[in-house]
Amino acid sequence: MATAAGDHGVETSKTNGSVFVEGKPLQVIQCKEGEHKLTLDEDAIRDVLLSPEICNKNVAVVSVAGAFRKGKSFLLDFFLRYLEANGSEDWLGNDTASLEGFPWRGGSERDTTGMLLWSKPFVIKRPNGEEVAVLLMDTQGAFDSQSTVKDCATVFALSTLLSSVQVYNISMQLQENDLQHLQVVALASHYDKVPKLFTEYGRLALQQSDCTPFQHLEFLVRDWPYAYEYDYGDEGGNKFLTKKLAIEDNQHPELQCIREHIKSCFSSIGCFLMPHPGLKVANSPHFDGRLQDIEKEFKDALKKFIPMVLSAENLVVKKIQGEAITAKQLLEYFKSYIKMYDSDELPEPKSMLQATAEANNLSAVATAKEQYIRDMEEFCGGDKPYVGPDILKEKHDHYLNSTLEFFDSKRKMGGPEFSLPYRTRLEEELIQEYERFISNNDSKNVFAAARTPAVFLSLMIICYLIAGILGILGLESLANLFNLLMGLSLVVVGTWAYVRYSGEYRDIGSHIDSGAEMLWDSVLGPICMKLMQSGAQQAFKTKKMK
Ligand SMILES: Nc1nc2c(ncn2[C@@H]2O[C@H](COP(=O)(O)OP(=O)(O)OP(=O)(O)O)[C@@H](O)[C@H]2O)c(=O)[nH]1
Ligand SMILES: [Mg+2]
Repeated sequence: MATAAGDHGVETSKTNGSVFVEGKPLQVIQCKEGEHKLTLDEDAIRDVLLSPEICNKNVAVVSVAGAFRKGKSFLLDFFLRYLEANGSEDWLGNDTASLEGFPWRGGSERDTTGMLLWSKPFVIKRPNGEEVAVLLMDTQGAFDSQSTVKDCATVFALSTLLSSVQVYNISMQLQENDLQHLQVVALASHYDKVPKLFTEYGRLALQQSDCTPFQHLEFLVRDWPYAYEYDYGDEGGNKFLTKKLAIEDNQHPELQCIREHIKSCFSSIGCFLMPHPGLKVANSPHFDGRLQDIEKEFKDALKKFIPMVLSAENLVVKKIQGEAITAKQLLEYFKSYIKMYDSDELPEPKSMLQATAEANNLSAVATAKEQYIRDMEEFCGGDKPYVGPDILKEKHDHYLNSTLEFFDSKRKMGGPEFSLPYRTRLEEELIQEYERFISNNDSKNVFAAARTPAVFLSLMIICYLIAGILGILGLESLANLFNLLMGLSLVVVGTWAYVRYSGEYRDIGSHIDSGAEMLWDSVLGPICMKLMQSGAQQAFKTKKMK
């Protein structure tokens, strides 16, 4: 990712003073200049979410969103410092180290575009022993002169849908339009086609289950000027928020409605009032983030705010439909949501719900399939001995049923009818997996592997015997024919052995195998059967006579 001159971003791991920043910002969702379309960089997102350290761990996704040029990326870099310090007391760093991580800068032009994730996953152990992968997400600022209402609404909605903690970064006051933005009614009079997009989705999602669709919303008021009314920090903030979100009888119904919606969509809502960081931070073009240039009050507030969001005790795990999701599952949600926004129109709340339900079902399919593979591997995996086909089929039926039961028991959005095609798809995929297990199992059968040479060697012996008898009877030319056949069989066995040993010309090898199978099924097998049957009858007769 390119960082403009003067930016304070990092491309690779590097040290600066005593502060060590590992990883880099990855542009997972791009918003191309002038195109007003968001695109997902699947490779980048896979790099983060499918990394072996975190792919099967539950995730906590902390996003910072809000108007442009208000210090979002700057704040996230302190989040990074906290995570990097891994619980150390003096995580804020030394006084002279510049602030690095997500690119940030001064000036009036917007900086962050699209959505960024930090490449290095942080794994935190919660007090209950569970390990959670923490992901930090930086977002494009809203209301800059290059973005349309749809762009701003999309980034805000996407980051809220995908995060477990949405830090809503606002400046100086919590204004009514900040609440409206949350409801995506910005410029409602012009965009009355998309009113209440966001909270309407929440309302619909609520109808589907008793869980709130979104988790924690934290209003972060920067440069709070009225500390004499409400104290800095979360206590003052929550008092202030209670007043702001209060629903009163004399309020206009629209104002009441917004408040009700917002409250019902999030599991919890908080507010933190931040002091001003000082004039150097706000105004100096040479400020590079060093602590010595930041006001003490601001640093003290950071020391309270960041552990409040990221400490092991306070982490909020990402849940959808009340169920914690893993990093691997989060990938499905990224894909489904971005697909939903891939049109010129803002999506209807219904299609947002549909995308959630789709990703929900897809991740249930993936988890169920993993369970089937794990069970079958345990029973007949690569290091297990050969199993009879009937027993294998019995086990497959058993695990297929238990996997389908597991899929049915998972909480999914959309109801049973919506889940039906996903269930069918799961069943098909399990049958494909079963076929793979069958062929792996077959390859372990030593008798099956020895069948080809056995068939051709038997053929050679038969030809040799017949040629001998024909020779005695004076039928030389016929005997030569059988000798030739014997020689040919020898060449075939030799070729087969070479193919097996060298791994080359595998096509020829499989033709020889199918030839042997045909010979066995149509000639040698029935002859052997007949011989064994008549042998058994003969033995029975002699025993009876005795
Ligand atoms: N007044 C004020 N300025 C701040 C604060 N925190 C950071 N800044 C300054 O705000 C400017 C913008 O910081 P960024 O972190 O790039 O802001 P942003 O919100 O990410 O901006 P975009 O990426 O354009 O949306 C920088 O000059 C910071 O020094 C704060 O709490 N108050
Ligand atoms: Mg930024």
